[in-house]
Amino acid sequence: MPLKGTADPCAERLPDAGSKKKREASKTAAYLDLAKAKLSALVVTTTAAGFVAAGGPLSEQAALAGCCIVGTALCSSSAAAMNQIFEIDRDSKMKRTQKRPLVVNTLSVQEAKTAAAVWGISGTSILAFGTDPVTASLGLANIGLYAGLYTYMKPRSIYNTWVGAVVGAIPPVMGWTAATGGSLLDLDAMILGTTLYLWQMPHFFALSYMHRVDYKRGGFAMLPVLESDGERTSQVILRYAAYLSTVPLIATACDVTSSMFALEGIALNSYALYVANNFRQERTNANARKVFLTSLWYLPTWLVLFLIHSKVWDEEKDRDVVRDKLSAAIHAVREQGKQACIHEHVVANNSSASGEEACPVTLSKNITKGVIAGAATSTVQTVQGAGSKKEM
Ligand SMILES: CC(C)=CCC/C(C)=C/CC/C(C)=C/COP(=O)(O)OP(=O)(O)O
Repeated sequence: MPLKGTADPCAERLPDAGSKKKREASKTAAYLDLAKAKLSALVVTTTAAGFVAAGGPLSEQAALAGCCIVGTALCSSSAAAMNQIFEIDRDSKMKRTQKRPLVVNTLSVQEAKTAAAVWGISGTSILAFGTDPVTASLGLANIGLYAGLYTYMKPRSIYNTWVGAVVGAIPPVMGWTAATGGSLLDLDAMILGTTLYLWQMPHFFALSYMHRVDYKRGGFAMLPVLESDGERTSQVILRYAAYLSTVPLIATACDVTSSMFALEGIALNSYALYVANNFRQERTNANARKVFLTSLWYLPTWLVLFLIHSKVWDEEKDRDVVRDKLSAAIHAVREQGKQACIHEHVVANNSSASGEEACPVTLSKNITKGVIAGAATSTVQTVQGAGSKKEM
């Protein structure tokens, strides 16, 4: 034991628990940055929306939903890590990105490569074994599209944003395919994917306009960097906001959603068009910022409205009503059977005892068969009715 007032010679060599914790926390934060955690969270939200849109409440298909969400999150993280490995130099020149873990060395390139490989392999495996081959292939292809083609194009062609928009459009489709066992060419999935594709144009062009000086420093070929006055940027933003405004109308016309979605879509898109038009008239950072901020709440609002008014969900509601009626009917018949049994027991034994113990709640075989057959018929009729309503 060291004497009072003298320093412990071993103290310096012993790891200080506080600083060890801090190091671990900053390493965790570095891995989250490597995975572009906020972007990946947005990606996963759109995937979950695709899953729920297919009529699968997350809680009722927990294992499938879990595999879809975790698998997509890992694939997205892997793609983000690869993108940062390729862009260390450019990221170091931009204010927006100069604190990224590979720039400030909180992670080594080797650590980033290992994380990208582990996340990519585990993500695609979870999708392959936990969902279906279509969803897994989309996940794998999207890693290639983002880390490969999009990242390659960023410093070389303004069309990188159009390719990046495809990357962002795929995750909601993955949610849909996972929930439907790999059904890719459904109208609902196409509407979700198209919306995500179109939405990214005002979102990313407004962002790259606000950061155009930064993007120029990094050497990225973004449209606002290659023109001095934002003329084309504002045109593209307005054009895509206009395309986007047609989607709720198309969804309603195709009977994918109820007409309320068209009405609410008109209100939502009128505001989006208004801010896009303001930026078109007056190309200032403040107006670009309004377009960007609008895009941030536009997407979750759109997704919630789409889910609320989706016809798939109407069918689900129909099925829920049938299920509730069914259990009420079964309960009533059980009670009737039980009461009849008690009555017989009391009469047969000529007693005033309740007869409760002699009459379990189980039904006679014939009554049970009758109820189940009736229930099955009415469920089939309801489902068929919902199907033909959709085909109309
Ligand atoms: C399943 C799977 C693989 C999903 C991937 C989804 C994904 C990563 C979408 C991102 C879309 C996109 C173009 C973002 C901008 O990245 P950026 O590189 O321009 O951003 P930065 O400037 O911040 O680096």
